[in-house]
Amino acid sequence: FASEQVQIAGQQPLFHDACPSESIALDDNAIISNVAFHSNKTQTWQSLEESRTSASQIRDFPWTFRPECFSNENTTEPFCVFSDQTFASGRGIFIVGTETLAYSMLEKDAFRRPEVLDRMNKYDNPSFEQHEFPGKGRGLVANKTLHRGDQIFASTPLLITDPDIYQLSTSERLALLYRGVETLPPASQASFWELMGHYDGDPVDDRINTNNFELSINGISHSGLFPEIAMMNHDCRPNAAYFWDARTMTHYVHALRDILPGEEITITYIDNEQPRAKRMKKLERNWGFRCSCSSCTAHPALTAESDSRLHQIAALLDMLNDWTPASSATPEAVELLVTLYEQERLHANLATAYKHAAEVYSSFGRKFEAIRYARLSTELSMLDKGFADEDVREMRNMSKNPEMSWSWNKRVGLSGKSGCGCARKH
Ligand SMILES: C[S@@+](CC[C@H](N)C(=O)[O-])C[C@H]1O[C@@H](n2cnc3c(N)ncnc32)[C@H](O)[C@@H]1O
Repeated sequence: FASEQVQIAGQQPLFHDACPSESIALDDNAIISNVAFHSNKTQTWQSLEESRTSASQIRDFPWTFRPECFSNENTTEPFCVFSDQTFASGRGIFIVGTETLAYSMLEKDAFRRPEVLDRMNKYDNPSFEQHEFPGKGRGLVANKTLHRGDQIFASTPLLITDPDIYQLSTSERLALLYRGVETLPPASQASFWELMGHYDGDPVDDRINTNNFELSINGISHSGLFPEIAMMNHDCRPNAAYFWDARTMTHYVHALRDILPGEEITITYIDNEQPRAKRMKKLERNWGFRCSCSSCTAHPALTAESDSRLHQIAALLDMLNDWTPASSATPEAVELLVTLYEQERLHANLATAYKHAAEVYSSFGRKFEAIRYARLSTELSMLDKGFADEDVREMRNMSKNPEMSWSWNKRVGLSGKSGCGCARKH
């Protein structure tokens, strides 16, 4: 599910500390011969000013500081901190990861064509205000009516980390993260330290683990921090959705439905199609709070009804994902799926229900219903999965020409299918 693909990352799993690092010899021909490899002794690192000076003396060097690195027998490549203070018009960014990751980021439009970021990180006239909620800390409240599709955020990350940095020992990993924070421009450093933590761990770790989002970069999951977006609290039935656009290195947040002034703007941190008990457990474990959203705190009779609907949604999805001749998928089944998602107020997930509906109608050769649902799916998928997502492309094509889609007429003539007497081959 989309919410699972790009969910807020929460506390990272705890990895065993890697073996202590050893310093490794620099290869004269290494691509980055301008990084510094260390054993576990940060006192050998250059001061920031020395590091800035040495980076500026290297021709065409893309980083503001000379990267510091650790490597040990568990790592295939050293892990380093790469920092660019000029990124996104001076907002800055640092990457803790391998050289391969950092240099692949330089290939993105966000670095190569900085003008793509002209519309990002604009916080002068926000559509929300920060508010203190008892038991939740800060949150964002709409200060005007927002309509479905209205943009709330388009933000670049202050930091990106490779999940494999847990191959380093805790002290090495933290040394790289602290160094990274120090390399940010002062305003960005301040935003980082204003973030909240939720457990008594290391202050940098706690802030990252409480506020980071999972981002897919080159098909691999990383984590990124967007301090403004991190002010949004969780709701199991959120009114806003987010997605990561790797090309522009931008995290977008949009309204999923109309939001009235005074309403809290919320996102989900988890997969909301899980039953209430599982949702609450995960939120408590990863973010340290007992969920008090309306869906979790309703009368037990109502939460049981909600869980039952979620259970039926799962069964219907299994049925609709069956494309064998034995499948009992029908238009009536997919209409029920759509209604159940609506009843559950799972607005983002409706994008998937609409996609199923478009495909089911297409599979029975019902062109105009297929187009209707493909249009609905495209609109919502763009807000939850991203403008360039494969589902968006597929639904956009279906909305223009269902007869050309892979599902067209696929179920016409299958025995036992009701509701489709009108199916015709075109
Ligand atoms: C990403 S931060 C959200 C912003 C945070 N409220 C703040 O003041 O900075 C996540 C933390 O906010 C709190 N939080 C988020 N959603 C919540 C909710 N629905 N109920 C209670 N606490 C919540 C939890 O402490 C969680 O660890």
